[in-house]
Amino acid sequence: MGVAVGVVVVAAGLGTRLGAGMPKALVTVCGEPLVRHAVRRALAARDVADLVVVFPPMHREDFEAALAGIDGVRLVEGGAERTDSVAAGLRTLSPDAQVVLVHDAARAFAPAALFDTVAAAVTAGADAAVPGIPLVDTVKQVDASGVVVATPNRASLRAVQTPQGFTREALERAHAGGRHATDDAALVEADGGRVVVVDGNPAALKVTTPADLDIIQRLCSRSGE
Ligand SMILES: Nc1ccn([C@@H]2O[C@H](COP(=O)(O)OP(=O)(O)OP(=O)(O)O)[C@@H](O)[C@H]2O)c(=O)n1
Ligand SMILES: C[C@](O)(CO)[C@H](O)COP(=O)(O)O
Repeated sequence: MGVAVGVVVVAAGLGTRLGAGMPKALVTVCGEPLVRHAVRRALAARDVADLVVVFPPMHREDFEAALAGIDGVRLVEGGAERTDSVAAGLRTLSPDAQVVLVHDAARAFAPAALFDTVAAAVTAGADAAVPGIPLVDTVKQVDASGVVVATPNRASLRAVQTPQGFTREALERAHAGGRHATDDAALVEADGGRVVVVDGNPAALKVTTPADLDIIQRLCSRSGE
């Protein structure tokens, strides 16, 4: 057994952009809710000592049903923003977990090997590690009126995914200030922490819109699950 890993799967969003009429994590793909796919893959990763799923208040029973029969998963109520949900899960993680992986249930098909790669980068000495994919589009920075102010060099940019990994100390410090960001690594960066990027995986695509759901459905059917 290596360093004990704790996993926080955030699933407390409402899925407004998907518009499925239910929290996104409960949407079924290949016969299972997204959150169940995400949890199964996370539990297949190495050295996982504790795993918590953060769910939207009012949906406890739905999430209990979605995760029925999977041992060792705890449920915690989420907050108004993703950052609040991560903080809620982190507060309940076993003190044994010295590396923490934060994962979006919406990236339900991220393979167990990606969790292992991210955790390994943290145990190798980084404060945080994130999976990243080179961009295929040119990116423009715009001002409030939509006028382009810069074209950053694409070669230096990465689109980052989850699971994102942290030393427990770095993640707790990052959340202690009550700041919010679109990902947890940004909070660690703001603290001056060293965040490294490892190779991302196309299967860790985030289901955000109906078009993403179509892609994930196809990917899942092709893999024979
Ligand atoms: N208050 C929130 C908001 C988001 N999330 C989780 O964070 C991940 C990424 O968020 P996003 O894709 O934005 O999900 P939703 O908030 O559900 O989507 P939308 O913004 O379209 O409502 C998802 O697994 C989502 O469940 C969460 O746990 N708590
Ligand atoms: C954490 C994340 O998935 C990294 O790309 C992303 O920032 C979540 O953004 P969302 O708007 O909450 O889906």
